[in-house]
Amino acid sequence: MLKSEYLQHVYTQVVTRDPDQREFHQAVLEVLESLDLIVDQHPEYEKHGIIETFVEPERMISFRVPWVDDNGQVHVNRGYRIQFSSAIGPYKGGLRFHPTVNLSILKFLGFEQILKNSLTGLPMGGAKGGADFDPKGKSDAEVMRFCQSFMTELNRHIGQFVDVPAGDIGVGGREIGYMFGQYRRIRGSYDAGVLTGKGLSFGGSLVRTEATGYGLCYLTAEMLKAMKGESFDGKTVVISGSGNVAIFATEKAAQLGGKVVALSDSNGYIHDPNGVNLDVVKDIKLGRRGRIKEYVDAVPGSTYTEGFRGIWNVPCDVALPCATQNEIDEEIAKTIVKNGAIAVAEGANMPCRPEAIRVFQEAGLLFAPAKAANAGGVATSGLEMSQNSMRYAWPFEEVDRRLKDIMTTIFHNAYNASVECGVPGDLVVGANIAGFKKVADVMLAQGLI
Ligand SMILES: NC(=O)C1=CN([C@@H]2O[C@H](COP(=O)(O)OP(=O)(O)OC[C@H]3O[C@@H](n4cnc5c(N)ncnc54)[C@H](O)[C@@H]3O)[C@@H](O)[C@H]2O)C=CC1
Ligand SMILES: O=C(O)CCC(=O)C(=O)O
Repeated sequence: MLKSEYLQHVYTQVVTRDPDQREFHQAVLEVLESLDLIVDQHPEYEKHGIIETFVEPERMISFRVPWVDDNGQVHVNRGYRIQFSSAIGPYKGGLRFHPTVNLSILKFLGFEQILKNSLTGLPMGGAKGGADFDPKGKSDAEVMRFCQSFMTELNRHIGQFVDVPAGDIGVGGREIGYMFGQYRRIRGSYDAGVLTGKGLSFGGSLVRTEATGYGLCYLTAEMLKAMKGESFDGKTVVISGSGNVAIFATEKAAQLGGKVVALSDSNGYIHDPNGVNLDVVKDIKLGRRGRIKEYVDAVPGSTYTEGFRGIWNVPCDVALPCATQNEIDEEIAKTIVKNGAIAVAEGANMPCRPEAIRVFQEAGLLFAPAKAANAGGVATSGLEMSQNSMRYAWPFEEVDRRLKDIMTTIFHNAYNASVECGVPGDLVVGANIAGFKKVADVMLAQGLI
């Protein structure tokens, strides 16, 4: 129950309108609980209907995506783009191709994206999209035909000043390349800034591939230093997932002196007490698109266990969930605390359930929420857009330095906002308030609608 009647009314309306959208309710409630601490000092939010406007997407697009498999069989998937907010810039956010994709998941992701993008300090609104298509087990030609069909519809809704999609689960460099090619063919113009995460030879930015994982570690390192006088050096790290975010978080955590001992995929997890060999993981996941269990064939002394949640039984100092939403529940959180962790930072979007976050905070662990901790990906997408506008490409070190500065600033802005709200160190509240205030002020400045 929220203290503010106004916020409770907004939340009730959200639930009543779409009773089945549980992930969306969860994301909205977390933000409203933070706003509950400040809404009394801002009567203008209620007077101008800012919060009920903020929780309703500006536009939701849904379309069919027909495609033909290698045997000539026709399949029809459903595609979406949720254009949630364009208050501070063009809609911006990833595309997810996964069989679980539905409106609830995409609305929660699009909603979080507004606040995350605001935290980066760059002029980007919030969006998310995707399809209930499963790229797993499909040939390159099938993925290409799917991406072309998806873009045949999506192209009319996007553009460098309108909406700029990028990757997410199931959408990486290969898929962005196929979609960019189709956009260019249909539109007949080389609008490089229409997608981010592109190949380096057609407008992509150095560091975008690494950015979410690297940024997660930069923010975690700053949090460890500022709040505990600690660093990654000598720490044992467990990272769930083994996709884009997990792989490059592993790389950066190791560069900063940490030892990553476990990784997972949706089937199970590997444990390597000597520290995972990332070349082997990259070969399996990025080279062959294989399963994480293949790791044990290449690395003696490592083990594989079925069931992806079991990874959290492996003791660690720093936990970085980088797979998918709602992976860590209350019981798992208690195990992580019992095993002696000092910090948890979310690389995936909303990987921890609210009860789990409460367990971490009550036990005094440092906790960095996704909208701050994984903002490095979209921040670097913003830097890709800047380079596309300039028709220029910065060197790796330049983009990496800007990414590190952005992540450090996000940590301090969230921390300072938590202090101002009277809950010092609660980065959930800090990130929500710091992200929200900027968007709300712009909505007021630009007038309603
Ligand atoms: N790619 C990016 O730049 C960004 C991604 N994220 C988030 O990071 C998370 C991971 O995304 P990526 O690494 O890009 O995707 P990916 O497609 O490269 O990898 C996804 C990983 O999660 C695992 N996974 C998927 N569903 C799972 C399930 N139900 N149970 C256990 N594991 C599962 C997969 O096996 C794979 O290892 C997602 O929550 C995504 O929204 C957040 C910010 C930016
Ligand atoms: O780079 C982007 O635009 C999107 C990144 C993303 O999907 C996310 O931050 O969850």
